[in-house]
Amino acid sequence: MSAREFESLLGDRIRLTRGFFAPARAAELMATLLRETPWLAVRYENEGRPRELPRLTVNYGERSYDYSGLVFTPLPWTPLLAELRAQAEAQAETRFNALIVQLYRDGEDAVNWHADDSPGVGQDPIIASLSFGATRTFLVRPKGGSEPSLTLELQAGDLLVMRGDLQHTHQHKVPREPEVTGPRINLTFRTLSGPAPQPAVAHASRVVRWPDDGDK
Ligand SMILES: O=C(O)CCC(=O)C(=O)O
Ligand SMILES: [Fe+2]
Repeated sequence: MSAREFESLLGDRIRLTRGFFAPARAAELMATLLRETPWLAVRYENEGRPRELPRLTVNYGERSYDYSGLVFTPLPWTPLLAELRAQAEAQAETRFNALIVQLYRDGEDAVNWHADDSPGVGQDPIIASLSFGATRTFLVRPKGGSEPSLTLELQAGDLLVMRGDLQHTHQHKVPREPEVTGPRINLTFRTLSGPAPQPAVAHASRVVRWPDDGDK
């Protein structure tokens, strides 16, 4: 299967396929994922203080995964997520065995500067990211730099693939955008190998029906 047309950025280490899913399909996937995902609010402690990740997160796949210093136990693939994985694999030209599904409930939810460089993802990971729902800004900056070198507006149906040594040289971020009122779902597919991570930080998570009981 040949890859769909994409925009090549940062020395071909980011490939952006706009409209990988057509608007109607992207909207349908947003609604289904919003409804069917058992959203988790992740609580953890930082220097003795209780914290909660500013987004809802669920892991799928065959292996536990450490992320932001937390270790997540994955759920088994659903038929829909396995189908999306196959489509992402065809475009990224690799195989994936892990998925993080994240819900940014509105523009107050975000992910801070980081690189996807957990030991489990290997030396030069290929990571495929699918976006649904509200358009959000995705920033990339060189490690050690403060100014973004790339600013993308990720729209519903877009597929972004990171590859090569990008996770060693750069960090990325989805900033808070208080003016955004709608939810966004992001799926990142990864390939994990090596020993399973051990929990580093004690945490307790809770399942959230969103938006039904988001405040409880
Ligand atoms: O939501 C996004 O577009 C990026 C998410 C991300 O960077 C991650 O899950 O590691
Ligand atoms: Fe990331």
